[in-house]
Amino acid sequence: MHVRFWEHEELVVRQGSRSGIALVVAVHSRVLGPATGGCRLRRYPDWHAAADDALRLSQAMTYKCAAAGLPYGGAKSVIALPERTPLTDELREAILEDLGDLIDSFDGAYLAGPDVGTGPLDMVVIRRRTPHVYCLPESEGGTGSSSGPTAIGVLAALRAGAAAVLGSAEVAGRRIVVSGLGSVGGILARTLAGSGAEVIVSDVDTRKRQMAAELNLSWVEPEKALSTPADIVVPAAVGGVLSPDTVARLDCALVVGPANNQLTDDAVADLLADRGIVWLPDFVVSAGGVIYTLSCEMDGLDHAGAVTRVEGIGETVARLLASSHVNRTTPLREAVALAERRLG
Ligand SMILES: NC(=O)c1ccc[n+]([C@@H]2O[C@H](COP(=O)([O-])OP(=O)(O)OC[C@H]3O[C@@H](n4cnc5c(N)ncnc54)[C@H](O)[C@@H]3O)[C@@H](O)[C@H]2O)c1
Repeated sequence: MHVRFWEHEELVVRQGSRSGIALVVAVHSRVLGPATGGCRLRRYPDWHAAADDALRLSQAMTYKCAAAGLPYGGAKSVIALPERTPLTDELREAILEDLGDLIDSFDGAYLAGPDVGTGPLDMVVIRRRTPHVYCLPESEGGTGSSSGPTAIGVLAALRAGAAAVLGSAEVAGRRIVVSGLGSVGGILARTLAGSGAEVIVSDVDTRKRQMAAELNLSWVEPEKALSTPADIVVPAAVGGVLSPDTVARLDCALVVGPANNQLTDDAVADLLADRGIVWLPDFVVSAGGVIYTLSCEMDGLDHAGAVTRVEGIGETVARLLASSHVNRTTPLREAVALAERRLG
């Protein structure tokens, strides 16, 4: 008899032989194919906290891949940098080589890419120890930064959401708040403004104010961004921004953005629905980067083929909104149900 004691397939914690740093790989599911997921490098109070993060993030990757229709499962690497250890270039390199060995021990059943705290150049160091790594720089034959494809997916979701909620996929004339003018938010703000939307931007980094001025975009202070009256709000900064408190202050019809884990709790999706605000699940909306990178680097699609797959996020969103309307439920419940149907 197969008794499921826990939900994940594997959790490996290893002290790096070169760096002495605790490395965690959590594999949530390989039901749909090899597990994929980025390498997060962050400071943690201890390895238990890093393992908790890896377990949570690897599960989210399973749902992201399944909802996107990708033949991959979910995993995550977490590098548990102690709170007071200085991250020198030498230590970073030792950590990445240690992680490369750990990733290689999965023998291709886990494919790793960048995440918060790591980027395409770090993947080059990891590749010294294992071929099972993606999102290398273009100069190394990879697809480089995933911000552009992520933004393409968000725009496809936004247009599909606007069509269902506001009656037209057209963004010209819409008032749109973009919170977080980073690599994805910057592309979104520029593209939306270029398409004739009235774009209002916000960032905790005050240097971004200059960038907003140069792009001729209106500015709102970060604490007021979510409550600014608008047609659409785009969370493009950090997670946990939609709480019972912030949802009560929203003044928009549609919330759609790339930030991961936007809800403080799944029940917040019901609060949004109660207020008549449509929230598009982040794990569906933000999948463009991983869809593009895996399509090119693992499945051998060319740029055009991979972009077509990314733009499929729009069709997924349209289907989720139609079924949530019919079933009188939230897009979050529909998205989870879609992923779970594919996971079997
Ligand atoms: N880059 C990708 O391909 C990708 C893919 C999937 C999901 N995401 C998620 O999308 C979000 C944005 O990603 P990114 O790559 O643009 O990150 P980024 O670090 O380039 O940009 C984030 C921006 O948000 C700002 N910020 C931080 N806290 C803020 C706050 N409270 N209010 C307003 N601004 C704030 C930062 O100053 C920064 O300019 C993140 O949550 C990320 O995890 C990104």
